[in-house]
Amino acid sequence: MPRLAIKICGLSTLDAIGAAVRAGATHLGFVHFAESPRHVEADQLRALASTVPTHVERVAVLVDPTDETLAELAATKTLTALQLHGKESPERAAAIAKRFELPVWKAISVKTRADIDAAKAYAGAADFLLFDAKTPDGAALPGGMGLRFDWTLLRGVPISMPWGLSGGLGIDNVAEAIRITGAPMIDVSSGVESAPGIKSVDKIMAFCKAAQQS
Ligand SMILES: O=C(O)c1ccccc1N[C@@H]1O[C@H](COP(=O)(O)O)[C@@H](O)[C@H]1O
Repeated sequence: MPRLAIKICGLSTLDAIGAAVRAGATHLGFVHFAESPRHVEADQLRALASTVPTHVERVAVLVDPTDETLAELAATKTLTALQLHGKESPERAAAIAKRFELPVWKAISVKTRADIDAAKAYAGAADFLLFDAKTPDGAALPGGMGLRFDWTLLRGVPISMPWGLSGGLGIDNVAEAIRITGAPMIDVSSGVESAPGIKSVDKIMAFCKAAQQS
């Protein structure tokens, strides 16, 4: 595993997948949430994820998924992790990990230091924490909106499990985000797009370069 793990999220084309892999992304994300402009159906996810080299992780991004949805995605046999980006409780996260036998990432919506502290409840229930910006009440999506939180909130916070940073990252701020938070893993979606849901090969390359040079 490289010093810094990089996840490019919301992929829906082979071009963008190829660019992310060539640029050194360690994780690729596929959003399965109908309200998202990045939504891919299970069949499309299978077709896309099956082209990804096995050394690159394939993460499905879900929002309060039902067991039926999870079973459909798990049946693609292409995933290496499930990212839960809704209001899943620690108990629900643990039950999903147990039933579907895949590592579970829990997205933690952050606005205040209390949100970060509350993530401790997922110790032993999830395998990985992803700190993302809290989207406003009534927002169309719980993530993927290019919003960032105050990164200094993570300074000096002991986090006892693997974790990463997302929310509003882009080519121009990723180095600063890594410097402030010390994040071992970073995750980007809208920051490498030319329009919502449209990934830019040039931006993916530039983002990975900026992160790797930080
Ligand atoms: O990208 C989406 O459309 C999405 C939909 C529902 C839940 C999460 C989603 N994306 C995740 O949001 C973060 C941050 O995205 P951004 O870089 O601020 O645009 C990222 O982890 C995506 O996985």
